[in-house]
Amino acid sequence: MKKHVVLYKKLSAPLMARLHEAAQVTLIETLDPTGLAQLRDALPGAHGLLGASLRLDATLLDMAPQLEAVASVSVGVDNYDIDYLTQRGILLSNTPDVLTETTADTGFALILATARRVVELANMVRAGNWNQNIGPLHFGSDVHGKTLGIIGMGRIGEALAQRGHFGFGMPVIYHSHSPKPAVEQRFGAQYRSLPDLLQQADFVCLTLPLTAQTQGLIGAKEFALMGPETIFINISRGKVVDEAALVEALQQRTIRAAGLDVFEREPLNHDSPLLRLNNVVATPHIGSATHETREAMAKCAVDNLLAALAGERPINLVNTGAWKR
Ligand SMILES: NC(=O)C1=CN([C@@H]2O[C@H](COP(=O)(O)OP(=O)(O)OC[C@H]3O[C@@H](n4cnc5c(N)ncnc54)[C@H](O)[C@@H]3O)[C@@H](O)[C@H]2O)C=CC1
Ligand SMILES: O=C(O)C(=O)CO
Repeated sequence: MKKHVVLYKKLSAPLMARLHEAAQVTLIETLDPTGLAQLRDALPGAHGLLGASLRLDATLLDMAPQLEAVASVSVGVDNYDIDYLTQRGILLSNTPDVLTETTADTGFALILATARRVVELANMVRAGNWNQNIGPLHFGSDVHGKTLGIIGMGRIGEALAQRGHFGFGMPVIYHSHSPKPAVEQRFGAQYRSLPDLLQQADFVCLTLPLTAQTQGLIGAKEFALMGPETIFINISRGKVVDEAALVEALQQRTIRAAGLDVFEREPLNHDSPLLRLNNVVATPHIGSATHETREAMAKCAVDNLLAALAGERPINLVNTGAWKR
């Protein structure tokens, strides 16, 4: 008998066809209240789950006693109770690598947009307020040659370093769990303690995962170490930052600007003070959001899920402790 897979993300026709061939499929189209009720109804019979952007905690997982595998369509796995999944022997997989370059492109888009004030000034033109040649009031700051600071030198951090070093001639400094000699050799990057990086970087970029150790890593104390010309970029997770402290630093202009793809709460509240600051460029969590990359992520997740349900070890197994065969 075919295993039962519950999708809470719609996939392309070829991927849906692959899943239908291998499994009995229930598709939850959107995670609105109706969709969530459908999900709860489907969980008791589910052997596999595939989706993203849903907090899968013990309460939901307890509704799925037959569950064998969860395939996340994301590299970040902060939405999952990994210890509980492992305890239950449920295999969790993610989609690293295929989104690395695209997410680094997003990071660089935010670097350029904040430094050159692209959104603010484009809005000025659109509003019909470009009435004379611009002067210093509208100038931005250079990106090339400035110091790029990367916190979390993993896959995406390295792809950002590559762009900064080769594309923009930027000296790269980084903070991570430990120094990475290969990265230092390739990009001339230099390791720094977190306080040193915050003091020395012109662009402070977050590319680390949200974990118990990184939650609230950047708060008032850390913003105080940055200078008035520092530009802060977050393409990791909103909860790594104390958002109230960020707002304060931006309002008081103790830092210059922020480029933010992720927020403490998503979607961002329409009345967030961040949206009233013209030194903020806010994007709706678009790090990996291109047609090509989202399809590659979905394929990767389907590969992982079908392997797990066939009794094979998924390539991108996250909780290796759950693999008992
Ligand atoms: N904005 C978006 O749409 C996207 C956001 N992301 C986020 O980016 C994160 C990173 O992705 P990858 O580069 O693929 O992961 P990765 O695992 O390759 O890199 C993360 C790096 O952070 C370092 N790190 C972790 N905890 C640390 C700590 N406490 N102190 C210092 N360094 C620490 C690790 O050593 C590693 O080098 C994901 O977990 C996800 O949250 C990923 C893709 C898209
Ligand atoms: O993959 C992730 O972790 C994302 O945030 C979206 O691509």
